Amino acid sequence: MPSSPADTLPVPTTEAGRAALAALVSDPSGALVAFDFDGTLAPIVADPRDSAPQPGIVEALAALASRLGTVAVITGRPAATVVRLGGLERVPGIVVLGHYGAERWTDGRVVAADPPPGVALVREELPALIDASGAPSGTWIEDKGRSLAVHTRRAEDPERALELLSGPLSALAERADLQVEPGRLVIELRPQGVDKGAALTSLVEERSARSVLFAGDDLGDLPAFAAVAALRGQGVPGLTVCSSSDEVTAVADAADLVVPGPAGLTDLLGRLTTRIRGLAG
Ligand SMILES: O=P(O)(O)OC[C@H]1O[C@H](O[C@H]2O[C@H](CO)[C@@H](O)[C@H](O)[C@H]2O)[C@H](O)[C@@H](O)[C@@H]1O
Repeated sequence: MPSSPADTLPVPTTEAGRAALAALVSDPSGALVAFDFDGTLAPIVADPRDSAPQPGIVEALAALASRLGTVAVITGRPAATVVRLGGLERVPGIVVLGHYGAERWTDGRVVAADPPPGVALVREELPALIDASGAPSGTWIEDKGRSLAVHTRRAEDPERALELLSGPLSALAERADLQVEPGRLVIELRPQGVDKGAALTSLVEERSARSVLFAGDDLGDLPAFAAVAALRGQGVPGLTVCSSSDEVTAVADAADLVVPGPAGLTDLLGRLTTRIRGLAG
């Protein structure tokens, strides 16, 4: 089957999404594009320490960065971790917001508030809680410094492990005054008061962006989708893109445009660059 010309863009399923894509292409210097990391820029792997960007996607981000107003990553991971795993320092001017917006990395420097005391309490109690829950072996703790995530992807029955852990983790989060953040075969306990939606909105306002695109794959990305909808209400055209998977369907349901995982997103970014470059002459 012949492939479509390199500057052919996919068509969002919503009118608002189509308008936002048109705005982004016609006024690239006013656009802010932001991406989740795991499952969006990087394929999902069994061990988060092995995450690597989709081949070609960092180069695509770098090409866009020279044409768009702002390129950002908004992740649940520590910002510096994602910069290192992704090699994101290769993207000129990129802003990386870590821990759902609690941290900000720019030009090699991280700015962040201190974590609340509940994080230390969770760190102390989590190993015994996992043992007592009966969650199968392979369940493990990712200590991210400002939050802790319990992963079940490597457990014998990952879904069953999540079921066993859900109640005890919620109770611990309540005692620690932390928030439960469910994700792809992971439950995270993290500080309250931040989310990807607030992080995205702040960045759009700070940069006076005239259009916005956000791409994500997981439940923690839905607040950013809601922020895009709210920004539209304030006159900022916005496009939500789902990097699809079989594991989470709610994100595709909420998106203006669905692409097949990080590979599909790489293709979309390449097409955007080609189109913008073509229009610039
Ligand atoms: O906001 P994100 O950048 O998407 O981070 C969300 C979580 O991503 C990581 O976990 C997920 O990716 C892992 C590596 O592919 C995978 O093994 C795991 O099952 C996924 O849930 C990360 O480890 C978490 O800390 C992030 O919160």
